[in-house]
Amino acid sequence: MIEYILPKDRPISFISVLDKVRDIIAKVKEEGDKAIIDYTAKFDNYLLSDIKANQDEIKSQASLLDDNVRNAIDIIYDQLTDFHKSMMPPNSGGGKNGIEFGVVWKPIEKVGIYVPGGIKTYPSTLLMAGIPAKIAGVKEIYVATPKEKVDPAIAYISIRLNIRGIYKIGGAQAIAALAYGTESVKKVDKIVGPGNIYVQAAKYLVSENVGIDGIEGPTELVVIADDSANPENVALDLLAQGEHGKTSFLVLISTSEFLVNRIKSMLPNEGNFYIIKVNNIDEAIQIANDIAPEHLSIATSSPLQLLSKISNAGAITLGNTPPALIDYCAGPDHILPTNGWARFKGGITVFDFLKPLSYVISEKPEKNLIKAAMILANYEGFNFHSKSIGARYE
Ligand SMILES: NC(=O)c1ccc[n+]([C@@H]2O[C@H](COP(=O)([O-])OP(=O)(O)OC[C@H]3O[C@@H](n4cnc5c(N)ncnc54)[C@H](O)[C@@H]3O)[C@@H](O)[C@H]2O)c1
Ligand SMILES: N[C@H](CO)Cc1c[nH]c[nH+]1
Ligand SMILES: [Zn+2]
Repeated sequence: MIEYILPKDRPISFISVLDKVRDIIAKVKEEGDKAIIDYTAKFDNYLLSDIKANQDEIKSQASLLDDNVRNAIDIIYDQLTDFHKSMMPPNSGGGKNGIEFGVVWKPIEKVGIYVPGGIKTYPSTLLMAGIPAKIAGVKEIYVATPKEKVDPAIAYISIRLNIRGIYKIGGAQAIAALAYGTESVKKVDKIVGPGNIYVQAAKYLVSENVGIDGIEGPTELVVIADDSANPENVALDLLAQGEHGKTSFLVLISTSEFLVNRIKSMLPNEGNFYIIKVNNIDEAIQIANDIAPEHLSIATSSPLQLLSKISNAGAITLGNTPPALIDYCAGPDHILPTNGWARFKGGITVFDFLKPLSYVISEKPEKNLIKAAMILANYEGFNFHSKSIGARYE
């Protein structure tokens, strides 16, 4: 359905299923593999004999991959690798007042990647999470994806990424298994990846005990368009992000009456489409910043001039560039924050897989600095803190 007034919150949110998902997590914690097998039968309609795919299955599934698709994956693999390598931070350091300080970046040891698989199959998502994880140096990467047989493209990418295990499970039960471990599933240090509201609710709940990359739920696209935009292309972009399911949140904000009417006639009756007619581009930008969408497309005559005015968006495509280019091959990640989380975070990068370990060493720090530390420690009532510093340097 097309609406003309924006809702206060996202029309579909993981918050609505927290109670149900809490129960699923508790059962997986209690019953391990048995619970996963039961939930997979209930929600995914297949009976698991082995939760973890064995090497023979992975190899034989990968060998089924069409050459064309394998070549496409290889091309995209290189493109994403360049982008993510360019983000790798160097170890850094310096010194002041007789103190030497620095940061050593260390990879997270064990990471679980959730690859969605309910409505569609998402090998592209495995590239988007696995490549930055590998570049960051993560040694043990595990994948969970709800398919009875491993998808050939996922099998091929897993071999390239040296994935340690593919678990043929999905939903909240897969997230619980990765967070707490079961007989068959390895407990990881951090879980990353997009998915529906059940998956994101589970990530949110297990974040009490395990790292998560954020909330990357049902797809969102906001398009800001003026009368220079091509209505057919804008409609295609909205329809494209609608392919992720009925839960996608799709918004057109436009200054052009003509564009609004043209695009309206090209949208289906099903789905969460919103069309907002505004008087000027500044109004459009204000609305987009308030929404803080996952994908933002600026289809206007001078899009680069507007870039500095955008404060909240997961990823931005400018001018005639389709958001689907980010979904597949541009370089920046398609695992992007939803539910307004773009107000405080961006898409996945190597930083999601790295920890800054900071260090200091000092034989002869400046007296003034030492005195300042002791005064502040005493002010806070931490007398032994003060003494432990004074004992060395006073
Ligand atoms: N934000 C991003 O970065 C991003 C990227 C890619 C995809 N996505 C989103 O990921 C989502 C993928 O969703 P999907 O459903 O196709 O696959 P999915 O793998 O996320 O979810 C499928 C799982 O949901 C569970 N499930 C389904 N119905 C349930 C119910 N009634 N109760 C409990 N569990 C249930 C099942 O266990 C199933 O395995 C889409 O919404 C898409 O827009 C987001
Ligand atoms: N648009 C999705 C992010 O919301 C990413 C994706 C994967 N495949 C196709 N699209
Ligand atoms: Zn997409």
